[in-house]
Amino acid sequence: MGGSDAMLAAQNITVRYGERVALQAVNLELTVGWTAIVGPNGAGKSTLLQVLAGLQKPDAGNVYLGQCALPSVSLAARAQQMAWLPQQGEYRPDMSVAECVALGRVAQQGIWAQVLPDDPMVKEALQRLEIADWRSRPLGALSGGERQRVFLARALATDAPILLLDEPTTHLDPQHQIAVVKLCQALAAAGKCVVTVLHDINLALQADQLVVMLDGQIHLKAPPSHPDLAKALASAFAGALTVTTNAERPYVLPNFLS
Ligand SMILES: Nc1ncnc2c1ncn2[C@@H]1O[C@H](COP(=O)(O)OP(=O)(O)OP(=O)(O)O)[C@@H](O)[C@H]1O
Repeated sequence: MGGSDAMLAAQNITVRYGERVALQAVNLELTVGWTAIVGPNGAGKSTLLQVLAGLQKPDAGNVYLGQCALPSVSLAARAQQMAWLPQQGEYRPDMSVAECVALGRVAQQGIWAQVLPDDPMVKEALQRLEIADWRSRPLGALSGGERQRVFLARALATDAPILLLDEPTTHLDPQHQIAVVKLCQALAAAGKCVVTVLHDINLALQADQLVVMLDGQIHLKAPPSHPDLAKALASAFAGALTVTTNAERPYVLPNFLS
């Protein structure tokens, strides 16, 4: 994108599924920091993340990886630049935790490289997700939350500057949800561009900026302290939430409590 310092950008992205418009002329520039995308079911969050990752071709508009239009970037270069956590990760049940996390290194080293479960980045990723003790366990023998932490470690092991994480806290208990929040904050502080789709608004409110999506469009892009955020969240979620702003960071409560 001429003159922009965005690491990743969507420009006028439209995606249609037949009559259904999933994204309508969406513009979004992403750079260092943690961006949390929120919005109701069907708002277009996952579609936007997939388009940004190059996993889905838009019907109109362009994605830019740095200054380059994404279609002109080789698959190998895309994999080096962007780590991807899918909403529903597929896996081979007999693959070990260490082998799965080591797959994250393949993106950096090329598909011809030998997968090395002892690679230092693999070790670091296993440690950061506190799963080093499970390295020999098969994925099929893990709980949903345990497997989610393995998939997160695989994304981390890529050491890519951009992380696109679709619902990284799915299946996680509150303790591990908070660990993911701290991980996203640490990655952002270390200069990464972290983009998460999140359904838990209180977790999303810990990000540097929120993107509130509604009906395939960006309703508001703003930091948690922005004065219009409470209104945007209330309208996106049809009044289901009350936003409390008299705190260092705003937080939400479901309206059955009020
Ligand atoms: N393969 C598909 N075929 C037809 N319509 C689709 C397809 N994938 C998504 N859609 C539609 O596109 C819209 C956006 O879907 P998307 O998955 O991006 O929403 P989302 O905001 O991620 O929702 P959720 O919070 O439920 O995960 C929805 O209306 C959905 O029904």
